[in-house]
Amino acid sequence: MNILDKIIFDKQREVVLKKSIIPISQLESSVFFEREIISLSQKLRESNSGIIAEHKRRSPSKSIINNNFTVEEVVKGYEDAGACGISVLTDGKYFGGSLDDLLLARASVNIPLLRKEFIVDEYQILEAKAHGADLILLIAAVLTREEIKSLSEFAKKLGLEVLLEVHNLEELQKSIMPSLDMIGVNNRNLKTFEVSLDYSKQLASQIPDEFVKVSESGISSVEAISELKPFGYKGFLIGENFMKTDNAGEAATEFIKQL
Ligand SMILES: O=P(O)(O)OC[C@@H](O)[C@@H](O)c1c[nH]c2ccccc12
Repeated sequence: MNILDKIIFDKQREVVLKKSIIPISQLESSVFFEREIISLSQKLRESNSGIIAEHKRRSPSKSIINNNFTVEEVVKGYEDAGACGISVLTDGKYFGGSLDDLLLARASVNIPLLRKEFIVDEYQILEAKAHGADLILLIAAVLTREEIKSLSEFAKKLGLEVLLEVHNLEELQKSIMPSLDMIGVNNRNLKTFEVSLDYSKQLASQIPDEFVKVSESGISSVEAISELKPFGYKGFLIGENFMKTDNAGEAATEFIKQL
């Protein structure tokens, strides 16, 4: 079993357990069901920098990135730096995140928040909404076209935006549908952890213009962004490069200043 299969296997069991503890009606009673979302796709279209900064303590490929910050410090720092949006990892077992992180982030900033999660069930989309997210991630590598369709349509019904993540042409071709807002190319192969910006470059021309193009992972320099912009990318998802420093917000500020 590769790591991605393991994560999904665990996630499916986690969702079954959580459903048995917290009923949907409880999620739906969250104040955030009344809240209107802030559109990340619109912010990215209008922005010159396009940075989506990520809160990430650790990952399967890096056992410790940073554990010394509070969520508030990091996300406030990102917002002050001028990030267009923030991605908050909520997976506990592999990334050390939680839905509480998302809630704390929501209480701290007024820019779009992405629930960064391995979504396999509508229940997790309700959780995202209930904890203040503006958009969700769907990963084409672990979902069928039918699943992408039903999950993305469910998210849209709740008023959330959808970022669909692909890593190759096959995943992209099976996924294109009107219920998506943004398409992200992950430069990291989630099965092998190999990273190359060439994935973004190669797939760019195949992404229809109506979707905002986002390049994800392994971005560690402003040069990388200047290389990707001519391919039509408007969004750049950066985690480790900021989180590995001793002041993520300051690192983001310095980075965005140079763009
Ligand atoms: O830390 P990086 O290399 O800047 O990458 C951020 C983000 O793209 C990465 O965390 C990510 C992209 N797709 C994912 C799916 C699940 C978990 C994590 C991810």
